[in-house]
Amino acid sequence: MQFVRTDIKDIVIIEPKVHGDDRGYFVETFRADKLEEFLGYKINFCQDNESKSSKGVLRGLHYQLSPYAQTKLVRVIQGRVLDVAVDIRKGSPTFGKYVAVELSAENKKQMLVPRGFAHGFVVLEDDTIFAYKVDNYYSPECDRGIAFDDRDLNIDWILNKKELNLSGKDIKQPKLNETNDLFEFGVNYYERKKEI
Ligand SMILES: Cc1cn([C@H]2C[C@H](O)[C@@H](COP(=O)(O)OP(=O)(O)O[C@H]3O[C@H](C)C(=O)[C@H](O)[C@H]3O)O2)c(=O)[nH]c1=O
Repeated sequence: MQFVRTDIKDIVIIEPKVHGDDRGYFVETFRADKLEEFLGYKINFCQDNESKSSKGVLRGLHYQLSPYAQTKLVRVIQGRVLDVAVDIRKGSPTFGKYVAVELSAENKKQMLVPRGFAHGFVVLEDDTIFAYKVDNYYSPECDRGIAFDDRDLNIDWILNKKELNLSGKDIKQPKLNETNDLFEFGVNYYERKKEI
């Protein structure tokens, strides 16, 4: 299992080892010990999610506010996506910057998206199944979003706007400079106790 830093050092690409043989393949898709050894801290994932989408679907850019901010460990079981994580930590040297990586059933790459980032993906093949771990439970009250087409972010989603299929909520999201629902850089969101 390889861990690769990206241009935003807190966003990590994980490349599991594929053991192929004449039956097919075997992959360890998650190892808590190896992840903790690489990161230097433990992430207590508590919920697994899965979504299926057709080509052109764009989910995101979403995040949850503290005390329900989520780390996400995302991968594609079937199909292909362009996965995007945006730094929304005020004061961060990479504030408003993003990392975009193609994740697919074929390349088996995963992306670790820490708390403090907005996350989204555009689906590049029909019947794509997206699966991910989160380290905080779903909280509709803390659910927030950023406009996928925010010109300041200038994300290249590969597909053109006419090919995109958005949910209603993703059409109405604020631009990064229109929302106060952001994170502070330098705060350790992994040690904060749950607020009442
Ligand atoms: C996220 C979530 C949703 N739901 C319910 C709420 C809705 O009835 C339905 C669809 O939810 P939503 O439209 O928010 O699903 P996505 O657009 O895939 O949202 C996700 O997409 C982007 C890419 C993310 O990074 C987040 O994990 C998440 O926001 O599932 C749950 O019951 N539990 C959950 O954890």
